[in-house]
Amino acid sequence: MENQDKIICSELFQKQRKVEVVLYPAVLAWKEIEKSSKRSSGTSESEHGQTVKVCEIVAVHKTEDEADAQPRSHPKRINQPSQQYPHAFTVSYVRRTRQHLWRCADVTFHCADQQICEQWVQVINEQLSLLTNRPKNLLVYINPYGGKRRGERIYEQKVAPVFRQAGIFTDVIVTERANHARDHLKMEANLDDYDGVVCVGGDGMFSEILHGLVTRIQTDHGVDQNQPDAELVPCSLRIGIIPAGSTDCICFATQGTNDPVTSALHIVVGDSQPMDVCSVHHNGVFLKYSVSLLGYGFYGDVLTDSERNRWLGPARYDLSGFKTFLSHNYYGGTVSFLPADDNVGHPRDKLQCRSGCRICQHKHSSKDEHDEASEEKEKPAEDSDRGWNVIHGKFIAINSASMSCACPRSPKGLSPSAHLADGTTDLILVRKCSRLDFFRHLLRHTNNDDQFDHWFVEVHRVRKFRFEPWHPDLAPLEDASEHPESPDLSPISSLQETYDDRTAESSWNCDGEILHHTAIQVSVQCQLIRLFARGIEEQQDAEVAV
Ligand SMILES: Nc1ncnc2c1ncn2[C@@H]1O[C@H](COP(=O)(O)OP(=O)(O)OP(=O)(O)O)[C@@H](O)[C@H]1O
Ligand SMILES: CCCCCCCCCCCCC/C=C/[C@@H](O)[C@H](CO)NC(=O)CCCCC
Ligand SMILES: [Ca+2]
Repeated sequence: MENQDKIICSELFQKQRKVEVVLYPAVLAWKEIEKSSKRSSGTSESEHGQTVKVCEIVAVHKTEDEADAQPRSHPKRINQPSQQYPHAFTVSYVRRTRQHLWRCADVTFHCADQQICEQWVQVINEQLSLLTNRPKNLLVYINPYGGKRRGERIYEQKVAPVFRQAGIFTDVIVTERANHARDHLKMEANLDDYDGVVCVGGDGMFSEILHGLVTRIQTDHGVDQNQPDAELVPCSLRIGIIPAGSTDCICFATQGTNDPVTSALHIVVGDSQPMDVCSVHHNGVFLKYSVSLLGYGFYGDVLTDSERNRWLGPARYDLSGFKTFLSHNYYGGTVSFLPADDNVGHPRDKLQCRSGCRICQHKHSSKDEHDEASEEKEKPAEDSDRGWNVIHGKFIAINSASMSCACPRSPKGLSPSAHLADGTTDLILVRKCSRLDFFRHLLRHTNNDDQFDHWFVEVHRVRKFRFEPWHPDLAPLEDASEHPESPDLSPISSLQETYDDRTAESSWNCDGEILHHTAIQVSVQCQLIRLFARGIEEQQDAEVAV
């Protein structure tokens, strides 16, 4: 960096070492300039300095406390140069540790002159105030009953201190009932007062915030959500997720971890990650929005069963997952879908969505043009089925993953190459197969093998899809698509005795909530919302340059 780029440069003292500290417009850098005579290692002067991006500085403050201001020195070293530096300031910044975890680290610089110390604090604060994407006022909703019921404690102990340090003002609402947050956002909250909404809870709580916010914005703009083809108005407020739920899939899939402090820091630095939202309708009536999983069959049944065991907390999904696996139900139905354009890749192309994803960015820049073109294509009534594919069959699971759905149970997720903001969802059809085959498929969600590489699994990247369960009277006696060489070798046949695949219906799991209709129409709304996140960082990007 050239000399003229320097905003301020001083010789200061850090941990008994003399350092040259320089603030550039985007970077704070410091480097040792004099070997400390008392350093036991006796190593030569450090060639490399340290740098912190200004956009990743959380706060700077004058170090008032005497104990902090005086560099900790051994009593024998009382007359060291450190004594000449009684003033100090501390810079708190984002430090990346393992596995996408962020922590707040401090570095304290000491100086002889009070004015220089104050000037540094002022100049860094001026640079921080230029970062206009940082939130100043947040509306926080805490679900005290999500996950292991630790929402309030997590917020008070781990998140509020970070917000305070960054000078963020908050209005906090601890919810008193289900849908409290949704209704407050829909009807009461004065959204103009805030730069964002923070959700402390799990995927279900996030769903409340999503519905409250999206519905409010549509109402304010006179958009009718019941029209499946209505052009929805994107939300200007970003949503932050402090994970305190059972699956925390949305947090995990957008940050690479479900850690409250990491989430708080992504909010403080003002990250922005656009995200697709699926709208779900039944016969032209709006039902729900979904951002992660829409699952019929296996995941619908897991959820239905798990709701009876809510008291078990996160373990309810393991128990219900096991029971549902044993019951090995399958369901007849017709799936129709409108495939996505080729330029958004394919669910099996192994191009994972990462921070700054090119596919999502390309989609954003071509969004308007694309939407106009596709509407043209869909307008004529007689052509409304043009481009649609139709599949009839018996399915163990029908899953639509608008994002990878990575979570601690399955770190690569249901569809590892799904994109957060490409305007598509990955439609995964798992046909009737043996229990052993289905087990192999499930197991592949937890290792590196390709879960789509089975004869009974197919996956399509789509913009819209519909599902119709088979009407009992119309259901074909045999499904021609079944694999002839794969008999169910299961010993657990007694569980099937009362099961009639001609009448059986499952339910849809919509981001962890049961839908009350089985015949649905789903349409992906490209980048309808934004989160305080940046997508999962590539590992090499994750290290601070030193
Ligand atoms: N005060 C409250 N009392 C009861 N239920 C609430 C309250 N506040 C929110 N809820 C509801 O609790 C449900 C579950 O919450 P949440 O998503 O936070 O946790 P979870 O179900 O354990 O996690 P996950 O959704 O990740 O599986 C949500 O559907 C939400 O509507
Ligand atoms: C032999 C071992 C096999 C293990 C297989 C594990 C496969 C796990 C895939 C997990 C996919 C989670 C998708 C996320 C869905 C969330 O919107 C929803 C709400 O939180 N969670 C569930 O429905 C909870 C779903 C829980 C499923 C178990
Ligand atoms: Ca998507």
